[in-house]
Amino acid sequence: MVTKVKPTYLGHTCKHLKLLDDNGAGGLWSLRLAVIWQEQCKRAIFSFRLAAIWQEQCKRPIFSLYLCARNRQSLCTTLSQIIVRNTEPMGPKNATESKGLLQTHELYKYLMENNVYPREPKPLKELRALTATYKWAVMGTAPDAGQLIEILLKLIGAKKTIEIGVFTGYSLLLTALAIPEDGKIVAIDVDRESYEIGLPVIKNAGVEHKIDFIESEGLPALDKLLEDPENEGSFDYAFVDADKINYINYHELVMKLLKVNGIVVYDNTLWFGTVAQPEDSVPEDYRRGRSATVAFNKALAADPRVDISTVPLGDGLTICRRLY
Ligand SMILES: C[S@@+](CC[C@H](N)C(=O)[O-])C[C@H]1O[C@@H](n2cnc3c(N)ncnc32)[C@H](O)[C@@H]1O
Repeated sequence: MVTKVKPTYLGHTCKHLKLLDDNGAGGLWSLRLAVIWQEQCKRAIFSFRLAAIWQEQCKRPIFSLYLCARNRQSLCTTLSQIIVRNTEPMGPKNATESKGLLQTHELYKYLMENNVYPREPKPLKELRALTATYKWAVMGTAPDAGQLIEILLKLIGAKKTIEIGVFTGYSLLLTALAIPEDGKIVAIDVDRESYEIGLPVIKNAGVEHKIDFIESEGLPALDKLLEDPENEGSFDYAFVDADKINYINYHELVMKLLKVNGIVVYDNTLWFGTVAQPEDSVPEDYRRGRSATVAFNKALAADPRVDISTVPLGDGLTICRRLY
């Protein structure tokens, strides 16, 4: 069963929204929500993590809801009104169940305000603020994910790195700040214009010299890098955040470019939570990305060349270490 909440529900608080499953069980549930503002049609899609699946193991339903806001004003109103709490006792019921971290907007806000923003370097804050005024600002790498990436880069002492999918440069700048003075980033994106939005901040931060920006589609740019035998097995780190449909193809090329023990991080591997939702409950626009992501996650899990860990930060990050 998929429960769809029509726009007419806007303005109600979810405290009054009782969701019932086919088996008659009900209750209010913690929702993880991703809000995607659609500039073209001036509405937002709220993609909740809850899907309409009865979970036999833990005897509870997971629901999927979609809310549409007609404008930014009603989006903000709705966001401030949605306070849905899990009426179940806290904590997992068994060892296979999620510990339930970050299932509420409040907890996410707490994490950002207390752990992430206070430690976010000033240039990254500036770039985030600058990007927020642009269309598709939501594409920027999430700062909490960025914090983990920064630690990874420093732990492995990354010097030679690649990034596919630059946009205005949040992840690029955080990489440039984390690697040493003589470190390098080959940064690939089809869209130079977005890169140029963030470029003044990158220049001010004094790290532009580490960046070699290539305006190109990702796959041919990686093929070109591989034409030089010196590049094979030479990169310490790669970040893939573009062209989700081709992640599987990027992976094959990145495996050739990375050193043994090198790290590749793939962004958006939980695809707004839709990977766990039945396909027909996922908005049309997200279905292609969802099936590519589901297939990619499956392929990674079966790939003996890498250690993997998927971290539910941002939109999901999968970290892989090349083993051989
Ligand atoms: C999600 S954004 C990247 C966000 C970026 N990592 C950040 O932190 O702001 C995806 C970017 O990938 C680029 N892109 C999309 N398809 C691409 C492709 N086939 N090859 C290279 N870049 C592509 C887009 O132009 C966009 O800037």
